[in-house]
Amino acid sequence: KKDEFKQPSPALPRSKDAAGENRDPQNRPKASLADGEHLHSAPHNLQPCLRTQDCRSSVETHRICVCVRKRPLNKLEETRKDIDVISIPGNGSLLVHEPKQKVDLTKYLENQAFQFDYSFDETTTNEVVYRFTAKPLVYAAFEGSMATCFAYGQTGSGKTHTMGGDFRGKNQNSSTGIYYFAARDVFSLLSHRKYSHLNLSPYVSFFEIYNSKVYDLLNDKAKLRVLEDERQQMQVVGLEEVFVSEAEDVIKLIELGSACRTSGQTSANANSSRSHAVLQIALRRNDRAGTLYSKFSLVDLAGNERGQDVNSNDRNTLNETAEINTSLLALKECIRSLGQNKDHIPFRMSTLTRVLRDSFIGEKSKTCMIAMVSPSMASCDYTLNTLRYADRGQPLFFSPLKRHEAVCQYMGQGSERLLHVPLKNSSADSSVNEVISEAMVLKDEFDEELQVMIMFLYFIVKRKKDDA
Ligand SMILES: Nc1ncnc2c1ncn2[C@@H]1O[C@H](COP(=O)(O)OP(=O)(O)OP(=O)(O)O)[C@@H](O)[C@H]1O
Repeated sequence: KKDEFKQPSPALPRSKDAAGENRDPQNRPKASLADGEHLHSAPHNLQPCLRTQDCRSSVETHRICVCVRKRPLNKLEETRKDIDVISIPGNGSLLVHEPKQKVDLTKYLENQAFQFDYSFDETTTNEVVYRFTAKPLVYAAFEGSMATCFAYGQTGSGKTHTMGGDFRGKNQNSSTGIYYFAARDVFSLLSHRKYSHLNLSPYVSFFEIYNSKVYDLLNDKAKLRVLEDERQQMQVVGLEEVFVSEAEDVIKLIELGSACRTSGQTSANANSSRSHAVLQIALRRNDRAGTLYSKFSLVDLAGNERGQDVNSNDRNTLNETAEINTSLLALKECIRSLGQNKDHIPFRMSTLTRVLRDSFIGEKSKTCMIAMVSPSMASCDYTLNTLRYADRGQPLFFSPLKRHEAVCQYMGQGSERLLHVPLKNSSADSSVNEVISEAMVLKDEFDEELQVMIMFLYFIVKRKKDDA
């Protein structure tokens, strides 16, 4: 909860381009103010940049923008005297002070530096995060772009808080989240003189992807199928699309849908979302066919934490975790291809990426990823995982399409130990099952990340066998 967090000093998020170099300050993304917005709602150090910049320029020049948001330490972490290990010095950079130990057992902190388009510190409000991330995409949608904004991160790091607004127990205040801000701005742009002639109407759908299946959150969690139509467009068959006439209608739909989202309990979050939730705002022309003009997808991804849940013996949890990891890795692969402006985007790798195919292909797709991180030392490993995931330059360890090769590939990138130990009996000709069986026997010798990968490969293969 918001008031449970302390508020240390602010830092200014600045931009760099997709290749990682700072842009000319003249070309930096500028945050424009919609009618009725006030500068005083932004932290002091953001104000000069809000006055002089226009956030639309980022969207015009880049297909993908990657940002990080750090949440404040919560009450529990403060009580435990957990240390904040993340600093955000400005200019989009972020430092993780990773605890390490020398051979003589002396403890020290090693700084790991990361660079993103923006890094938001713990004092930044949802509204300011919105202005620099999703708001430019609302403009892009009015220019006809397919736009997507993802919230990614460890359980309890603030994805739902950022997208859906404040939660107090079961009660949600959606008017403080990005979903609502985006809906509000859609309505203000619909009546703007620049766009009113387009004659558009907004429609909202809200669904979740849980264990590779799509469920309609606006229709009693009806299970839906994803099919490719004759124009190679992915369709979620039967998805409820509700016409909305004001932003308050959207709030009602968000609250209706959020209430039935699949959740569970993790050690980091009592009300943890175990599914990916997708809120879509479609702009349709007011013609007889209701032709689709553009679509804005706002995605609250399932938590990316791996170790704890994978060690669980509960079959459901293991399956859930395997599915979550597979889809997040598929998403990363798509985002990496986008970041490199590749022509081929491998969206077929998971239900999540298939459903969001429109966002990944086409000249006019625009994407923003907000990676959420928890500041505490206890979360340091997860934080590093999240930051590495969000860093476009990092290669993927694993491609589900080439499973046994992926294991070898990972080893090549890890250490010599991993390269030589695991696959004594398996070769490139071995079946996936053979590789996995061998890897399972040796799994205790691996580091945690590889163990987790092997576990979920194992479960994918096992499930396929069970299904067969
Ligand atoms: N920036 C923030 N400022 C204040 N409180 C926050 C912030 N981010 C998160 N919180 C609080 O932290 C708790 C966990 O956040 P949230 O439920 O959004 O996490 P999550 O990443 O969606 O987790 P999960 O993946 O388990 O669903 C909530 O009580 C939320 O209100």
